[in-house]
Amino acid sequence: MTITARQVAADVLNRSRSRDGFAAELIDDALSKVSLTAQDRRFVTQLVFGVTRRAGTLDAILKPFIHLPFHAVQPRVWDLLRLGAFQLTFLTHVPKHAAVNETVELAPYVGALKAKGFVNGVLRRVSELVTEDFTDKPGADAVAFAWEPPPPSPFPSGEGEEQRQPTPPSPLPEGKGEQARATAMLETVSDSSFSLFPSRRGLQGEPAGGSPSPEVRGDGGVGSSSAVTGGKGSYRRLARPVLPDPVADPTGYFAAAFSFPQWLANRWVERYGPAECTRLGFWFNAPPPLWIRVNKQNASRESYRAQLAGQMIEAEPGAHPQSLRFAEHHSIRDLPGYAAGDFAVQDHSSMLVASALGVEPGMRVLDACAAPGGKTTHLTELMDNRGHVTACDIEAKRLETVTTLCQRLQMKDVETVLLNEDGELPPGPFDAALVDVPCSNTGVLGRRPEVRWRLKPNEFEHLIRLQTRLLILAAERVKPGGAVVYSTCSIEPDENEGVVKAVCRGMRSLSLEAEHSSAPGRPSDGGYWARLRKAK
Ligand SMILES: C[S@@+](CC[C@H](N)C(=O)[O-])C[C@H]1O[C@@H](n2cnc3c(N)ncnc32)[C@H](O)[C@@H]1O
Repeated sequence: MTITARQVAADVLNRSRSRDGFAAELIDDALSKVSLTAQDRRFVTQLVFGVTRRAGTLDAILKPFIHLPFHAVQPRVWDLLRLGAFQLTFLTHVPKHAAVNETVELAPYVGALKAKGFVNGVLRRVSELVTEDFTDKPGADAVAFAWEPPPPSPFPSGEGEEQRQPTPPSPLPEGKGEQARATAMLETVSDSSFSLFPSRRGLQGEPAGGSPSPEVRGDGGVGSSSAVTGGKGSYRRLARPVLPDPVADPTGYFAAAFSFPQWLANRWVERYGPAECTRLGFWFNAPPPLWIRVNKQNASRESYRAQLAGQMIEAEPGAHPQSLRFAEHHSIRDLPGYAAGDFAVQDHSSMLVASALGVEPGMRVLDACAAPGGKTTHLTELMDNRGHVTACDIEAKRLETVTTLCQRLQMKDVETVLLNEDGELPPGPFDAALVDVPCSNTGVLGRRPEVRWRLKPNEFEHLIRLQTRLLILAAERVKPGGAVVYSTCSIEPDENEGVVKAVCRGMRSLSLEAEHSSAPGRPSDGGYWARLRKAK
């Protein structure tokens, strides 16, 4: 029996809801077992990522038409309602009748034949609610749709305002060996990707099916993934107000229209204000761009960029001297020089971290939380492949990817150390240490659509205790005069400056030398690093 993209998406949403792994790895797993066209594979990814990201908004749109308590609707039926509402609200390339009918037809597939009429009734009401009007103004009758990039500059390149091109995520290779697929998947993730919810298989990744087709407007569409710096947000009008009023209740509106849990909306609106939250909301609801770090042992950024240009592949240099950002999605393994190790996939903000440590050839460096190895390999590159890195982690499977990545990038002198449960680090002493701690991931919510729903406010206390402990343990192993870089992919000050200040207060031999916060979307992932110096 042939299976459809919507059926695969419904199955993945079901597994994801039961926390059976991350959406990206579940998609990859599901797609490896079915035969779908490339376009359908992309559609699966778009549906799963979109429904997961936008679940809060979809529920706000659906609830006025459901006169039953939440728990009276079977979870798989709720998934279908979200799937249908997502297509109706955020996918302009899916005709409304197809969004309703095809979704209703999924009811027997998910074992809910009797719910067909219910799903049909609710989705028809949603289809009447969602209008064809778009506005640049938020309102109780307007859901956050997509960020519209600024119009093309009238100036030739280099003379006018910087033009930002949208960059959907890269698809994974298809039909390759499992290890290769796993490695490529891990490599497509921001290196600071460990979250509160590690998979038992240790794999977390980017969308497996790649980005949606370019004509798609809206969630996951090309127009929505441009860096949210120029341009303006567009909102899709509803036939009547069903969301909180943005003026009277800015946090309620942000939570519902941009799809964030209320506790996070409260935190962010209080910290950043509604305008910055709007920017963050659009950024985190769009597919993140693909960045690579050119391996400076193999090629200069310009020579690699010229190689890309020779294959008609467009990539812009970023502020980090090794960084390139792609204008379109690409299969990573099909980019020139993949097997030869000419580049590593790494987000721009992650590249800043290893560079902040100021390593030199010949140094012995501790990488306390190393897997999957994005920063380990950067450290060895920065030491011209003439240093020694002790790369530690508590996850065996993830640690294997450090070795695989070192092999592909031809990085020498990296020793991996699997830490036991208590996480005791090797004694050292080391010339320098990097502590890229597990964190809440609030700087990378666009890459990890489920994290905003799985993260709970009471988890910060545990995380901060772990982060503090790891920083102290690493700092103790650094020689007098040596540097320690502490980093996260969080934008929460208590995981960033808060930890650093507390450790500096407790360890008098440490002083803060420099720190940097990357704001999400400027130009890419959110995150933080601080360099501490040990007294001589
Ligand atoms: C943010 S990720 C590191 C990313 C990595 N530095 C890179 O750039 O590819 C955090 C890592 O910390 C590891 N970890 C969690 N608890 C740890 C502990 N107690 N000691 C060492 N590593 C730990 C996780 O397994 C995860 O791989």
